[in-house]
Amino acid sequence: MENMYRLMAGEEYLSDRRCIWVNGPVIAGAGPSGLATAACLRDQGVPFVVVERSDCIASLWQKRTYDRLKLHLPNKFCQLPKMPFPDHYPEYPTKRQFIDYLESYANKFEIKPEFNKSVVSARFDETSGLWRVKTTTTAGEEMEYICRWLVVATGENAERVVPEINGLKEFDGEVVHACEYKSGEKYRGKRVLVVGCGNSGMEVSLDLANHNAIASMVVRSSVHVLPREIMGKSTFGISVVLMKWLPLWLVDKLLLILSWLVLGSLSMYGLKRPSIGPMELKSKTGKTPVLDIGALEKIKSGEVEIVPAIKRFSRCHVELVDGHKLDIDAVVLATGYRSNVPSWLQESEFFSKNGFPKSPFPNAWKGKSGLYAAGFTRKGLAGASADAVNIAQDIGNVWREETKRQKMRRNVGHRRCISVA
Ligand SMILES: Cc1cc2nc3c(=O)[nH]c(=O)nc-3n(C[C@H](O)[C@H](O)[C@H](O)COP(=O)(O)OP(=O)(O)OC[C@H]3O[C@@H](n4cnc5c(N)ncnc54)[C@H](O)[C@@H]3O)c2cc1C
Ligand SMILES: NC(=O)C1=CN([C@@H]2O[C@H](COP(=O)(O)OP(=O)(O)OC[C@H]3O[C@@H](n4cnc5c(N)ncnc54)[C@H](OP(=O)(O)O)[C@@H]3O)[C@@H](O)[C@H]2O)C=CC1
Ligand SMILES: O=C(O)C(=O)Cc1c[nH]c2ccccc12
Repeated sequence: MENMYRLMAGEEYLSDRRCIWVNGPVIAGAGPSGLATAACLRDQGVPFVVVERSDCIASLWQKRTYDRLKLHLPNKFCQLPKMPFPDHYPEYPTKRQFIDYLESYANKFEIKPEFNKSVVSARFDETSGLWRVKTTTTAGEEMEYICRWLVVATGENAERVVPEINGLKEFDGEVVHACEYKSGEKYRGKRVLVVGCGNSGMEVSLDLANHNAIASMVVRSSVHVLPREIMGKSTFGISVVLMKWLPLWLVDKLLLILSWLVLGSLSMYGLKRPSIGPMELKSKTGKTPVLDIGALEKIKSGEVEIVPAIKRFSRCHVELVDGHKLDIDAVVLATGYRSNVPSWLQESEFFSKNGFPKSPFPNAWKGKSGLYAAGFTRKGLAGASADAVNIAQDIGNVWREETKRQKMRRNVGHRRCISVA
């Protein structure tokens, strides 16, 4: 059914190839959230079109992550609906294994996204009650999709955040964002400043240390570091179980006690904890706690040095707020990501200015007038899967009703259906 757009003769949306009527939802983004939504729709027989700005599925995973990346939540929290990971997959699949899984997922559910098409605007046309979704290719070729439903699946991490830091433009060495960092191999023997101490900053620092680079990591405020496992059990899994029974603040207290038993106090290494607990902070602000997979050992041994906030850069060194100056050869900005929804979605009721739905989980997946959001609940892949199931169910119900009605009308009246491959 994919690539099959029914152009209903007699309706005003019949147009040339640049303007396409989609008899089902348009899904913006072919990452895990878009794929999961498409698979659940396929399962219900609802046709859809997926538009993706990149030339492959899961571009975050394929193009914007480093080599050593593994899922850091156990696999049961990361598999998408209707297709488990293969039995032989480890508890924490590698990036390659996760991408292979997503490729077979897309194949199984016959999801063939329209690649190299960036959504540049989407607005709901009140008069017709339809969404108008405009895309463009890098060559400037424009297309407009017209549909009843729009599923936003462009991700919480669509664009890199590059902060303005004094003097950074004057710095002579290489500056990359974590999304461009692949491996520490080329930094061997070099002095590298890693800016940011989230999961990216920690893992890049660890990778640099493993490649005998001299890494310093900027911690400008505070950070929660938790062990990935406590007594052989996943910390995330433990917190999911605890959250079923206990209030969030108590779960956090227990997590912090357990973490202290496993990791000890971290303040002597320059790692101060936020005043809000890790899970409460994640659900309120989206800031993910670091799940340690070895960086802490490197920090404790001094192979990764923790430094305070940056005052300014100059040609070959960086000055810190405590007055220290470090000679450095390169900078990795592990300064995070943001949603790009405000740059293209002309809507302000459901989505807020920061590109996330205004209402928190569990109401973050459905807006008005056929607008949906998949993967914006700050709950990782498990959140994306839950959204996909809800969205497909919701659209499926209406689609089946409408299709039934249309069929009845067609039997009575006179309509022609043209399929475009
Ligand atoms: C390094 C890293 C590791 C992570 N590890 C885990 C983990 O182990 N477990 C976990 O649960 N979560 C993890 N996450 C969270 C992460 O958000 C999810 O893994 C997942 O990729 C989210 O899927 P998504 O489809 O919502 O977004 P994405 O994977 O970002 O996919 C969105 C897609 O939309 C496309 N797109 C964006 N804008 C447009 C546009 N305007 N038009 C068309 N297409 C567009 C993008 O090219 C992309 O392909 C990790 C995140 C990062 C950054
Ligand atoms: N293995 C895995 O599964 C991995 C998962 N991820 C996930 O990807 C998402 C993004 O993570 P990540 O890329 O680490 O981004 P985060 O948003 O989690 O972290 C950004 C970091 O950059 C710091 N920062 C921002 N601006 C500045 C500045 N001007 N000066 C100094 N520090 C600054 C922040 O500090 P402050 O807090 O003070 O603002 C923070 O420490 C998260 O959800 C994470 O869990 C990432 C890597 C690996
Ligand atoms: O890795 C991420 O960014 C995720 O979003 C996964 C995730 C969701 N909730 C969490 C709580 C603690 C650690 C990771 C996650």
